[in-house]
Amino acid sequence: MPEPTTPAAAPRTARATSASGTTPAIAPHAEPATRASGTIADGDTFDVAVIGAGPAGTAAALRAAELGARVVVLEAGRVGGTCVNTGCVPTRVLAKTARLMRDARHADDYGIQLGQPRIDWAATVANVHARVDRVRDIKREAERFAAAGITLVQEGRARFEDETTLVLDSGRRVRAASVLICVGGHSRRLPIPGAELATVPEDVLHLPELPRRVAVIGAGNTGAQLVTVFSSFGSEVTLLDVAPRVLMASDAAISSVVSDAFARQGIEVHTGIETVERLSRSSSGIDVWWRAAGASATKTVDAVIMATGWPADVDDLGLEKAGVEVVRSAIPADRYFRTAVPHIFAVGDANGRDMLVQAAQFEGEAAAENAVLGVNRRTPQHLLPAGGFTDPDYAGVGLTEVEARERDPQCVVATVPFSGVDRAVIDDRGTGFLKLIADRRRELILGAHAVGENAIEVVQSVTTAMAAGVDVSTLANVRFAYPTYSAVIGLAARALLAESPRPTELD
Ligand SMILES: Cc1cc2nc3c(=O)[nH]c(=O)nc-3n(C[C@H](O)[C@H](O)[C@H](O)COP(=O)(O)OP(=O)(O)OC[C@H]3O[C@@H](n4cnc5c(N)ncnc54)[C@H](O)[C@@H]3O)c2cc1C
Ligand SMILES: NC(=O)c1ccc[n+]([C@@H]2O[C@H](COP(=O)([O-])OP(=O)(O)OC[C@H]3O[C@@H](n4cnc5c(N)ncnc54)[C@H](O)[C@@H]3O)[C@@H](O)[C@H]2O)c1
Repeated sequence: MPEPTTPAAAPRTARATSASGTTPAIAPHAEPATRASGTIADGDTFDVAVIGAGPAGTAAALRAAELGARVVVLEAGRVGGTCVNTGCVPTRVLAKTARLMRDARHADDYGIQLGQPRIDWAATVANVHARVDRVRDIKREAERFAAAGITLVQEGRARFEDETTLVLDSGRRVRAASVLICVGGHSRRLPIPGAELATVPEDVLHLPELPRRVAVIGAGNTGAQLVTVFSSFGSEVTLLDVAPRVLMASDAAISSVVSDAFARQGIEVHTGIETVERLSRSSSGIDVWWRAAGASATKTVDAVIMATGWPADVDDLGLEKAGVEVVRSAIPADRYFRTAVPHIFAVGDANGRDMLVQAAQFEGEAAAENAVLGVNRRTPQHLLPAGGFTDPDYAGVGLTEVEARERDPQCVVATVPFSGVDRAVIDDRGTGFLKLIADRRRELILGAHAVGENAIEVVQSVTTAMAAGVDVSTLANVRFAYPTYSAVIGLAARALLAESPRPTELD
């Protein structure tokens, strides 16, 4: 995860007027705040109050302080938020463990005799916690807040008393000219009978043992990764989703490769079901009941994981007292991250848009600038790469092929299979492809979608080219080290140059 920027010499000369004139900018203090972290008096007033110290709140607070604002961060739990404590980091450690299991199983292909690997669940869980602690050690949010003069208060949950006052569980109040809501979210439990029998993704490490049979409900980024983890660990996995395909947010061709791979790995995939009806306990485990194609179906498993969405953590925030609305479990925000109340901003998972660390961070920085300097900063959502650790991995940036063709029917698309990339053949990782999409003149790369080994790193490299405004012919001339997965980028760029735009009726 990239660290938010903290230049050594923080500029303390913020503009005191708003660029748009719609939001009052904060006149920054000439001197840095010197107050020790964690000590406030009831009713203390700040320029900026940040609720939540996940990736969004951390980036926002550091940037606001850099700009000279007096900042308080109110955090109910551990600093670092979902990402480091219960989300990306533990999931990535599980993905690494799963990969080791798969590699150990196939080691004999390369002449290594290992025997059947077996998961020691308690040791696996202990290793995940240890790795999380090591990542937390290098993040040091609390120390960085203190060094930046930011007051960190951990006195329980914050809630609005009015549009400028927040009250903590401790009863203490904080007032602020601007409030940045960076509260993140939590797993959605389906409102069905027996829902309490299910585990949610942030609690999988609490499972008492590795389930022999597991049902995952929800085939989004979270569900798909957990399916891969448990399948690699040796569990029998059933995947259920009402959506017509796995990974609905990804390019359809990616869903197809991942879904086929799941089927080859023995995972039972049921997409396009009508509904999950209920869970019930039976003598042999937990029965999952669902309806598909007008008929009822059931499966008995040892654990059910509900990965069915991520509503914002807004239930006890007192938003009605501040005049901030909630729509479909998130706080609507405009392009500058302002809610309906212009000095209250909703950032990161709380606004329900791109629920990713990289989005939370750049939104946090932008919202802080808007709060302190006046509203004029937006973020380049089209340059947001994302992906997941399934087998094979997948990733994407920019427009999917369907979105690109809707905007420009003459856009050009080239897909290069990993089976034609030397490195993938050497590593026996020939499944997958890189798809590049460009405008008809091949001046702009509109999207990149990869599934296969190192898909995220490949897509990240294309993102760098997109951010730099590199056109397709320049990309086609870049030399790639041999033998690498990135070489697929050069192959795809050259294929794009050879590709003809689709003829239209005007031709
Ligand atoms: C299993 C899983 C895996 C994921 N993997 C990835 C990944 O690989 N890559 C990726 O980019 N994203 C991933 N994500 C998404 C990523 O974790 C989130 O997008 C990111 O953490 C959002 O940051 P945030 O700061 O908005 O919210 P959070 O990280 O959730 O932080 C919110 C903070 O606010 C605090 N808080 C909440 N309410 C209050 C209150 N009332 N008062 C005070 N404090 C409060 C919370 O305690 C928390 O610390 C994953 C998510 C999950 C669940
Ligand atoms: N690697 C990553 O970048 C990563 C990893 C995990 C999560 N995230 C982000 O966190 C957010 C939450 O992810 P998520 O996967 O938990 O949620 P999601 O909303 O992306 O996916 C939820 C899935 O559950 C399905 N679903 C909903 N109701 C259902 C029902 N009644 N029965 C069966 N299926 C149902 C939906 O169709 C959907 O496919 C997303 O924005 C995601 O991008 C990112």
